[in-house]
Order: sequence, then C-alpha cells, then structure tokens
Amino acid sequence: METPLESGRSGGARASSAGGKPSTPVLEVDQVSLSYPHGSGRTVVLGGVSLSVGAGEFVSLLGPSGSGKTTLLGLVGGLERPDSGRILVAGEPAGSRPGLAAYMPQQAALLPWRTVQGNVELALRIAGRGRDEARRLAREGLERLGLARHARSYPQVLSGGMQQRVSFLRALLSPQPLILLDEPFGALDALTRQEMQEWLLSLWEQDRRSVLLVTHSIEEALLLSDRILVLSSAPAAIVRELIVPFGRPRRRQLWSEPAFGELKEELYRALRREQGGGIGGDSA
Ligand SMILES: Nc1ncnc2c1ncn2[C@@H]1O[C@H](COP(=O)(O)OP(=O)(O)OP(=O)(O)O)[C@@H](O)[C@H]1O
Repeated sequence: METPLESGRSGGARASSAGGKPSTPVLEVDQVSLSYPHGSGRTVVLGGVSLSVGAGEFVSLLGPSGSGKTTLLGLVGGLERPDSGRILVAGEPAGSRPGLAAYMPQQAALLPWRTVQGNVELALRIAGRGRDEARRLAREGLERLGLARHARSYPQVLSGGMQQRVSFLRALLSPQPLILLDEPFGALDALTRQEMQEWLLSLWEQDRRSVLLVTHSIEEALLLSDRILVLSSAPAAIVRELIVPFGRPRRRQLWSEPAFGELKEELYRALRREQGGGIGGDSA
C-alpha cells in the first residue's frame, strides 16, 4: 500500500501520475459533451466529461454498458468532434492531425494478406519509419514478445490471444505518446484473458507508456491501472476516481489480498449504483 486511496466525485480535469504525483498530462479532456440525433431531438451521451492521463500513467475507464466509454475513446482518437469542450493529446487538439494516439480495438484488426511481421512493419512505415528500420524494429519487437516464430505466419492461423499480442505490439511500437485500449481482451476466453493481462502488465511495466483503457472488468482495472475512473450512466460524467494503491511491479497474486477484494467491492458498488442495480458479475 504505497499511496492513499482517493475516491469520490471528481469533476475537473486533473493531471496525476503513478502514485498521484503531478505530471504533464499527455491527455487532457476538459468538459467534453456529445449528443446524437434521436427522433426529433438529441440524446446527450457525454455530459461534460473531464479527465487527464499523465506521462507514463495507466488509467482505466469503467462504466455501465452504453455509458459512452467507446464514444469517448473515439473522440480522443479524433474520429469524432465533441459538441463542446476540449481534448488535447500531447498539447495538440484531438483530430487536428491523424495518428495523435495509437488505438487498439477489441478485435485485432490485422491485415489478413500480410504476415505477422508485415503487419507490424506496415504500422511502423505508416508512422514514418524507413523500410530497414521498420523491419528491424518489428523483428526485435516480435522477439521480445515471444512471437518471433510466428513472424512469417498469417494472422488467421494465430489464436485470438496471439493476434491481440501482435495488435498490442503495433500500438506499443508506434511513436504516439498515448495508447487507447478499447476492451482489448473482451473477446478472449477467461484463461487467455488472464494470461494477456499478466503479459500486458509485465510489458507495460518495462516500457511505461501513457494508456487509457476501457474495460468492463473491475479486476482487470485494479490489476493494471494507476488510476481508475468511473463513468456515470448517460449523460456520462466521471463520478468516481480511485488511485490504485498497489506498488509495482504487480503480480496476479494481488487478487487474493484483502485490500484488492475491498477495492473491488467498492468499485462494484459504484458501478451498480450507476447501472441502477442491474450490473452482472465481473468476468475476469
Ligand atoms: N453514431 C451514433 N449514433 C447514435 N448513437 C450512438 C452512436 N454511437 C454511439 N451511440 C450511442 O451512444 C451511447 C454510448 O455508446 P458507447 O458504445 O460509447 O457506450 P459504451 O459505454 O462503450 O458501451 P459498452 O460498454 O456496452 O461497450 C449508446 O447509447 C449508443 O447507442
């Protein structure tokens, strides 16, 4: 237990890093609102969301289904513009130029006609690396991730977990200061999901990047994050912030500690409140 637990309503944008120390935010979301046309009117999905992610900080977003988590990630990725408010990625407005943030979706979107190595290389080439450098970085990355023997395979012959590793490697090798992960393990079976969480944890702890993770799993958020933000049901706002008090490096054994169980219960209750009592159990 290295840092104090901080919880409660948190409205304004703030910058904090692992352990709660202030740092330059890599992501600043300030009072962002978004609505969609609905019938003759509009439905407000995001109702003034403010959050920040510091340099090298791992932040998770939990929220009821349909609360706008993916929508928020899309705004940060510049896929859409908010009705009002401001989003800055490394000081630049989101969407002002392509590729400000790296994005890893729930299903690995690998090109089926390129080998694993070719998929990673292409991402590096698009990010502006030269051919030889891209080849070298892809090869080194695949080796580091234990995927070297699959370098010449095509994605469709890999398991879902392997494909997600390649997808994450692409995000990790990209030069963007911020990585957006949208339920990256949501489609995997429980065991593979646990393996992937441990794998991501050890990799991220070696190579700390700023991450904003959307997940439905309270345990996943607690295991991986420096900070957890809970979104309310629509119109979404941040209703809870939890600074995760566990030191690093972390191991899965954390799950069996009483403090882990207590925080899990606390987050579960917060989510239930937002869900109106109807949320199911945690999946992994
Ligand atoms: N293009 C769109 N047009 C209209 N409504 C949309 C559009 N995109 C999202 N929505 C609505 O916005 C709300 C938030 O959707 P979003 O997918 O962001 O939620 P979420 O929190 O990621 O959900 P889940 O946890 O189930 O993945 C939903 O009610 C959805 O129907």
